[in-house]
Amino acid sequence: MKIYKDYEDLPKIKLPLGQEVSISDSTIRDGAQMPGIVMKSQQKFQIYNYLHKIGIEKLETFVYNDRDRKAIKLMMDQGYEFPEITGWARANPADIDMVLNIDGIEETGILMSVSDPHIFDKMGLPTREAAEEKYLTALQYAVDHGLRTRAHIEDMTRADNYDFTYPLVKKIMDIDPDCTIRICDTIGFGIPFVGVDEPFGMPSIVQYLKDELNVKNIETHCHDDFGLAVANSIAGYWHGANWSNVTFLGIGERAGNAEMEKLLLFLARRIEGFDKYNLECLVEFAKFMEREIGIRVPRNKSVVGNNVFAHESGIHSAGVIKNPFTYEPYPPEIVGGKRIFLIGDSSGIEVLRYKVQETLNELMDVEIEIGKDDKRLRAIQAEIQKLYNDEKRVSCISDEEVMAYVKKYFMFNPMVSKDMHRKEDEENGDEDSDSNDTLGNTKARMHDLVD
Ligand SMILES: CC(=O)SCCNC(=O)CCNC(=O)[C@H](O)C(C)(C)COP(=O)(O)OP(=O)(O)OC[C@H]1O[C@@H](n2cnc3c(N)ncnc32)[C@H](O)[C@@H]1OP(=O)(O)O
Ligand SMILES: O=C(O)CCC(=O)C(=O)O
Repeated sequence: MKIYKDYEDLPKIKLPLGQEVSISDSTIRDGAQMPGIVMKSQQKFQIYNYLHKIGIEKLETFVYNDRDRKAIKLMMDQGYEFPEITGWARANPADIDMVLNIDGIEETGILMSVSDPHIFDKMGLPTREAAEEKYLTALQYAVDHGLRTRAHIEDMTRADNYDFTYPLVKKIMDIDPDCTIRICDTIGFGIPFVGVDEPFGMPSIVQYLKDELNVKNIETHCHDDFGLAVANSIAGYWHGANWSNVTFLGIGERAGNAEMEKLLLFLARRIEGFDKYNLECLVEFAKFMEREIGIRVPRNKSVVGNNVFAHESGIHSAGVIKNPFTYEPYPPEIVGGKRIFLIGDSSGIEVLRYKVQETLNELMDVEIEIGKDDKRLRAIQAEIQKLYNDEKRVSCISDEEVMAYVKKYFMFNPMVSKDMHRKEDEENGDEDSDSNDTLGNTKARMHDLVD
């Protein structure tokens, strides 16, 4: 028999191939391409600092303008070992020269667009062979100038991989056997399942690169147009990729990229022996992105949304009050979050009891328990239910309102147990005093506190 009653009871899973996996960041590159976003160099620098806190191994940045270069200088001046700052270039020597002009950058990505619409329509090249020549020339140029390389195989999930991309990758490997091959699921057509063949199947692409072409370093870069970006990133790891390129909050082109925070959570909480990342600043990082970059974080967003540890409905909140494991996937503090209970139209008596008791205890600076059948509690519940049944109220009951109900129903009918009366009487040396006196004292104290 197995008993799963606590987080520690749940088994962790293993990546089947057991390879070391890492995360590279594209928040200040693809993320910054998000329409309507303008990231200042200072903000890129602050993002870099958050990535450092988490323990992200690598990031990429453009080097095209003064703002990019200013951000790079700020980041480099920190002297951190990680994230390593790497460059990004199109497949031409001029772009690679721009990367080479930055002191301290030792690795660059090179954009190699492989689908036919990219080769023929976007770039206006006459043939696939011309594209191949352009890419290999750029790669050779980077290698000759001492850079480590990453080939960003753009739009690979809509390309003729057997006839064009794989032969190209073979030539890339001949030039630089250490080149990281980035599988770009540029428009999000990748499918995370085994048995889906070219060009969509992430498992089959990774396996082919690894087993047939001996690629040592395989990275995924997945877009979320079909909502599969994180699943595709994990599928990459599952079948042998050792890098995943992601953005924080999934910001980026169109529907964005695979979300870093989801991947981090998956690795840290579900995969065996994975404790190299620190997730405690994730909620704070999301608040920073909201405040400084203007990214609105949906309240139900995994990991960092306001609702991730908020409980309103009767059955859920009653469960969580008894044992958070019932309806919380992991303890809030893991990601720097906080549990909250809310009173709303789906609440039952237990969460109301909990909130009222908490409010009352705070107000009176004592610890007393309220029973579910307390008449005053039931009266508050009836008032709240009426609000919702009248169909005018469309929001939760705020903490201030709970406080007002507590004052209304408990201030003049304070609930103090017989035992408590006796104890207070004994402490006061008031042997003759009856419970009404004690209630009076308590009432007076509450007035002092409230007024
Ligand atoms: C899928 C992605 O996310 S790719 C990255 C997208 N991000 C960005 O574009 C943001 C950064 N880009 C920029 O700052 C500018 O576009 C620059 C500096 C790169 C180029 O600026 P411009 O010279 O004004 O070119 P413009 O933006 O109009 O067009 C893009 C050029 O890149 C070329 N290009 C596209 N893919 C590739 C490639 N794989 N290799 C080489 N060149 C490429 C296009 O063919 C086009 O050049 P062309 O007009 O000579 O055909
Ligand atoms: O640099 C890359 O990752 C390739 C371009 C890209 O962002 C993409 O394919 O989505």
